[in-house]
Amino acid sequence: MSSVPYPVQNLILGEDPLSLDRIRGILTRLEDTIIFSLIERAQFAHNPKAYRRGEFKELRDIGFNGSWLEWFLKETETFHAKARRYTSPDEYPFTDINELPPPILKPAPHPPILYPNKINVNKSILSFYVQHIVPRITRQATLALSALKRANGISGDEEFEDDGNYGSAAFVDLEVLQAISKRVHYGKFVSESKFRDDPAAFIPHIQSRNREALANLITKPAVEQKLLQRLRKKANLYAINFSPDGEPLNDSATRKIDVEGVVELYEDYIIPLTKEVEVDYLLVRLDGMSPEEIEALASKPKQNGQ
Ligand SMILES: O=C(O)C(=O)C[C@]1(C(=O)O)C=C[C@@H](O)C=C1
Repeated sequence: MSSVPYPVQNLILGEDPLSLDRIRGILTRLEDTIIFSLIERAQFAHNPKAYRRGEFKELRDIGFNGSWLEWFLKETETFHAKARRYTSPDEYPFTDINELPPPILKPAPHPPILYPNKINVNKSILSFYVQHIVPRITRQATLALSALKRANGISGDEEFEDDGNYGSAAFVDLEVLQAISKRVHYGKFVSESKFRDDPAAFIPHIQSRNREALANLITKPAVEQKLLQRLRKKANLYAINFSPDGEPLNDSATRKIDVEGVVELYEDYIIPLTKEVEVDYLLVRLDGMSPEEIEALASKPKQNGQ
């Protein structure tokens, strides 16, 4: 009998949700989502106005004092919260959960996979995205826009960075942010998997709050190196434009995105933040457990050693 395919991210139907191979498979798929959504965002100019708080009078008039993007996030996440998106252990809102409505459906029957925790690093993701990622990936679009505006006699620095596509750009911002957030918070699954594989190795460092030792235990340099190699190849490939008859235009001037920018984003931000989440998660992994329960865990033999 042939096996029935199912979505790899389906936490209800899937195989062992804590298999490290399966989790790494999900991280690999999320690379595609992140690269493609960055490519989508790169077609619009920077639009700095959309990221400044209180900039739009129309929003202030309806009592919202955040930025255009924060408003867009809140409105979208309000709807997604009703559809029980944030009851899933791999989905985290950017809006404060207390400002979102309860789900209309009962929570889906997710098996308890993660240890109870309140870790959510979306604030840091949003701030880094606005300050560093958007200006970098929109540089080409902003330059093209500036040239066009200059040719039409328009002047003024701010003008050159603004194409007025606030709604379209924010829609893609949301996609990039959600994909990065999901990727980074998957660090919790990675950590749970590594912890269960060898609890005795982690317990003393959790008890002594030794972040550095925990970071060393979860770091796998060979995995990171392979990831960055793969990412550069993927970004190079996905960045190619095609002529109308389907011939690849394989020169750097027509690239859809700054490939090195994508690699640096992973190397300097996404991987380090994923590791931070892994360590944060480990630090709460024994909370509320009795000394006997911890002792029983500590005496479990090491398993696969992935
Ligand atoms: O795959 C793992 O083991 C992870 O912990 C994930 C990850 C990553 O962010 O991609 C983070 C730390 C490791 O050094 C390798 C990779």
